[in-house]
Amino acid sequence: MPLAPNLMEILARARADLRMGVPVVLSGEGGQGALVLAAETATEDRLALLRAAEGDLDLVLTARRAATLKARVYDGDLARVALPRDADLGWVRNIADPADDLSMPMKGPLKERRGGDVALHRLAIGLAKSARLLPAALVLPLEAPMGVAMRENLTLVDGVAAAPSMLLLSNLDHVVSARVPLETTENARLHIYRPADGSEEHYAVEVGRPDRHKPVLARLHSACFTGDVLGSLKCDCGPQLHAALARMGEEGAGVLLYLNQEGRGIGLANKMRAYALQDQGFDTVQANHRLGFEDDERDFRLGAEILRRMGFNAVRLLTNNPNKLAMMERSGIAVAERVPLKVGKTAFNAHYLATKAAKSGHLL
Ligand SMILES: Nc1nc2c(ncn2[C@@H]2O[C@H](COP(=O)(O)OP(=O)(O)OP(=O)(O)O)[C@@H](O)[C@H]2O)c(=O)[nH]1
Ligand SMILES: [Zn+2]
Repeated sequence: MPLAPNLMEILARARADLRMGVPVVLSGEGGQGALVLAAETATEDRLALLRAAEGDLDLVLTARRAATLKARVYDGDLARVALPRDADLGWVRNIADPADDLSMPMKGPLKERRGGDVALHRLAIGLAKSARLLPAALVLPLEAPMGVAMRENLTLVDGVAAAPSMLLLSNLDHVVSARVPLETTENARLHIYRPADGSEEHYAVEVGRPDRHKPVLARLHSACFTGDVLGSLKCDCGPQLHAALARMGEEGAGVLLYLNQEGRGIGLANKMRAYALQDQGFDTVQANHRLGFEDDERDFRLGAEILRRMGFNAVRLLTNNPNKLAMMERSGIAVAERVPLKVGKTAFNAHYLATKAAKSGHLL
């Protein structure tokens, strides 16, 4: 049925449902399935319904979060914790959210589940992450997923087909371009790119009219509301953004991609959770891990794809991050040169920059 949503569109619906606190149904191998509710947005009522249902209700966590909780990990990158009989929403939130880890360290004993197929559990975590929620999900196995989805009017995701699709980059549509004179350079145009799955748009600032046959001076900038807009002193993003545009203005040509991957891909709410943990004494990497995320959850294929769409296949990349260089090369964009971008060091971000150098390989 051509009017029906395709798999990418159904996944986008599922993310929106999880953000609202509505469960989604995943169908798996052999007619089995699972009901999924994001831990962050679950309500007491819906949790009560899941607890009253037949089957092993689990709180699924990433191995990163499990490490902080000292929970045993039997499934590689994720852990399943059985919901105790008396577990309420407060219990779920406490396990999923590290905010009170230090003030309330007693979170156990936890009963970890092992054995069986965890493909749908993994998909549930992937959905929670890509919905920019805490990476923790309540998962209830279902015998008749289709029936439940129909009866309750829930989004039904083909979990078998979705797993590989989650790794694909959604197609990008070029929506519109217009001239925007900037403080740093009057000759600039802003291009808007929209993913076909309706997720956040990404932007490209084209300075001058760069020669498509030569490596272009480029910056892959990840959104930082606090640094770019508020002028936060906790990071170096704002000064890097402006210095990159100024350099492009001086050279008369360049491309700055503004990728909406706030907080290294975890979203602004989770980044603020990470900041709260940093106030408790954890560094930027430890904070991500305690929340259950990897150090960096960004997908730089996106940047490569936009550059390609604009007609570029080689860059002089403004960055201190060697991973960005490697990702560009892997995504088929040649890096002719790394152009260092060292600006914006403050008393507040010195530790942050030192951590990035020590743990994430940033070049000082
Ligand atoms: N999770 C998390 N994200 C942060 C923190 N501080 C800054 N960020 C985010 O980190 C990203 C910084 O991105 P960039 O400056 O493009 O990348 P980079 O890896 O530092 O590399 P270069 O600046 O190119 O050298 C932005 O998305 C910020 O929102 C933090 O403490 N935790
Ligand atoms: Zn920043």
